[in-house]
Amino acid sequence: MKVLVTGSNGQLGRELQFDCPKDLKLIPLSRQVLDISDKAAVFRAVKKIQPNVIINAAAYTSVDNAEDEHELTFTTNTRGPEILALACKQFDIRLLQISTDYVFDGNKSSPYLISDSVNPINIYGLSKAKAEKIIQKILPNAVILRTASLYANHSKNFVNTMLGMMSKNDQLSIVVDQVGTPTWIETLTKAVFSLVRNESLQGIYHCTDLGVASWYDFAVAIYDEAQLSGLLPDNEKVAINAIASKDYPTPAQRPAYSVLDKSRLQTDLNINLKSWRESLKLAFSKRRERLLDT
Ligand SMILES: NC(=O)C1=CN([C@@H]2O[C@H](COP(=O)(O)OP(=O)(O)OC[C@H]3O[C@@H](n4cnc5c(N)ncnc54)[C@H](OP(=O)(O)O)[C@@H]3O)[C@@H](O)[C@H]2O)C=CC1
Ligand SMILES: Cc1cn([C@H]2C[C@H](O)[C@@H](COP(=O)(O)OP(=O)(O)O[C@H]3O[C@@H](C)C(=O)[C@@H](O)[C@H]3O)O2)c(=O)[nH]c1=O
Repeated sequence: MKVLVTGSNGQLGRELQFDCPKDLKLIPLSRQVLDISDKAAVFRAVKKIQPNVIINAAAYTSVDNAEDEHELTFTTNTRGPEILALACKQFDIRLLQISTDYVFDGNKSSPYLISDSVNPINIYGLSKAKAEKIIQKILPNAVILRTASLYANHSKNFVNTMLGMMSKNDQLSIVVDQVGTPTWIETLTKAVFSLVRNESLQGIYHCTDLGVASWYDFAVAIYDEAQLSGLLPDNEKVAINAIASKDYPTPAQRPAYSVLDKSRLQTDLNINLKSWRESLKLAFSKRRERLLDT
């Protein structure tokens, strides 16, 4: 099966290349090779490659900058997916769109169901929510896979930001009133490849690790696990202070609660999800092994 991946130099795009099962033929296209907002280029590439599935891992993911960069955000996150859906419709290709917990407003206090209405509270979330709607209209058999707070051992993400800050500062202040579920990239890539293989599946899926954590909880766990696994020296003492979002003003507002209900993914794919803390331990042990190898 031929699988085209857009945005292949990003966090997810890179990991899909590392984790791809041998029997799938992955064709990774970076932004430099294929700009998903260039309709002619997309149609040309899709016609030439004739993939069975397209995984759209391309996106504008800078949540705060999106508040100022409306045009680029909507061109990348809404128009790009629309063009991909149009090309998939014309050439009879399956589309797997990656979406986000930030399509929700965060006003619930129990996990968001796939049937819950979206109501984004920032521009990034709005651009992704619009893409979901447009894709489902053009291509009813598309898969929309929502995930949250992704981290890999490479690329820019909260874990790498925290490790960098912890090695330079003795005090950190992290918001405690925004809760969700951190998700190791390998949890997501497993679900993606399983959805690719299960060709009859369509519609919305939620995929994160299990459990609930505030960004503060996550930062504390990153610190503790980094020390236990030797990624931060024992004598690197960092005080992590829990603060309210109002004391960490950012251009974009973020949902206060964005835990996703994963039951459809667990049932349809028979996937055993791990707790976010267990995944963090695994991610750090892999990181440590690689450091020792080099
Ligand atoms: N990161 C997270 O915490 C979460 C991410 N998601 C979603 O997961 C998906 C993958 O995110 P992630 O890998 O973390 O994001 P990254 O920002 O790491 O990667 C996105 C990639 O898309 C590329 N890109 C940007 N614009 C275009 C374009 N017009 N055409 C083609 N490629 C483009 C970027 O290229 P360049 O590097 O050159 O800018 C980058 O390589 C996205 O859909 C995102 O919305 C969902 C929930 C959480
Ligand atoms: C660096 C830092 C951040 N924070 C806060 C800011 C913010 O509320 C929260 C998370 O910060 P980030 O900017 O890393 O995370 P953010 O970019 O909001 O992460 C989101 O990215 C997009 C792409 C998604 O789709 C979402 O699922 C989600 O993962 O932590 C602190 O409180 N203290 C700090 O020192």
